[in-house]
Amino acid sequence: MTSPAHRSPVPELARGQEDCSRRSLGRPDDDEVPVLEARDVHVHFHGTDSHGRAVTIRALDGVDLALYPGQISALVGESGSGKTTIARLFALIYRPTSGELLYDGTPIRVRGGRAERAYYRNVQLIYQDPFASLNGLKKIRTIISRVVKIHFPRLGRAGIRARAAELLERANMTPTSRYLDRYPTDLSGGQRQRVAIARALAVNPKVLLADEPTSMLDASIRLDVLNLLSDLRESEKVAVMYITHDIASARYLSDRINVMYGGKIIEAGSTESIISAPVHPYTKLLLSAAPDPARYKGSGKPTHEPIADSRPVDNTSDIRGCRFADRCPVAMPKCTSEDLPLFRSIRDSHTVHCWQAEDDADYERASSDRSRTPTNSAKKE
Ligand SMILES: Nc1ncnc2c1ncn2[C@@H]1O[C@H](COP(=O)(O)OP(=O)(O)OP(=O)(O)O)[C@@H](O)[C@H]1O
Repeated sequence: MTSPAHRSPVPELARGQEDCSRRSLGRPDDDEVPVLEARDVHVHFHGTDSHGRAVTIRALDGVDLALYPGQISALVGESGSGKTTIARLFALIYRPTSGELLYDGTPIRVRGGRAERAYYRNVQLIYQDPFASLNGLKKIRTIISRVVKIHFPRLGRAGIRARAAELLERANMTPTSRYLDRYPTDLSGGQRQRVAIARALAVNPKVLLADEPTSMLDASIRLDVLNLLSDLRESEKVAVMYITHDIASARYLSDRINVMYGGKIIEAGSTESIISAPVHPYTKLLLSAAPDPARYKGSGKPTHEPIADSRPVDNTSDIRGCRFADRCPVAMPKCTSEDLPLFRSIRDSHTVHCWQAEDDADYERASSDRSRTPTNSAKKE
């Protein structure tokens, strides 16, 4: 892996920094276009409550998120906060109830045909369970070659073979001859996840949506897969959305952290800023329950301290204000009686949906003009 110091464009941060993220700090104030973007996206599902009554599940409740080439953005939050819904939205498995998705700055309106195939090629999903996502009856060579053949039919047989080997090499599975003629069942979970990543790379994607890619792996190999994603950010300039429950692994890997609660990104900023100066009480709670990243780094094993009072969030009621208020240690009456504003740091791209920022001199209320409001994920520095 390239050393973090080499990666970081911010020398003061590079010195002594142990994690592998680049810690982008600034505001998204130039004109780099995100490769993938969600603007004020809501996703509602129809469901039933415990009494069998029809309810509306607000899986996403006004999400702004932008992914940039060569940047890893983590989505962190507890179960049910809406992380997978965002991945499925970007993978076009779900459609927004309202709001807009953009690819390379253009609204996504694909409805089958070439445009949809091109989109699926550029935006690849990596699943939690590498075993379920690979056909256990096919050799690794066949699994990867099949994708290459579909997308690059002119390569010819020798070209396809060479490309399959090259992709395994990019996923650090060397010597490739050791793996090409084996079956997924012959491999460890970590090796299978590497094959899944190699297959995703076969189409030269611009975005990888990695939905808890290490949660089903042994602790000892989680770090290998995180480091591979980190390397791909550099070598392929791919945009990675990394979904996790574990803020320590987000700290280790990502440039940006987006904290989700109840279908909203309640706080977002550079990894450095979220870790060193969190504002939202929920982010503080997550951090206080997280393991020390140095321990994570040493063993590859995150330790999950349960968060006290981890009641599942009620995302079925149409509330005013903050869904975290009933768990919040510093809640005020206006948290549930007034609309929740977005506050933005005057120094960098840190944003937070919480009244705690109102009296903080480093924060100002974000403009309500969405066309001028940068989204929740800053471009890389
Ligand atoms: N297809 C669906 N139909 C109905 N409700 C859904 C559907 N998909 C998600 N939900 C609901 O939307 C909310 C957000 O779910 P989502 O899976 O996105 O959360 P998550 O943060 O990814 O959770 P986890 O970490 O457990 O995967 C939850 O209340 C979930 O029950």
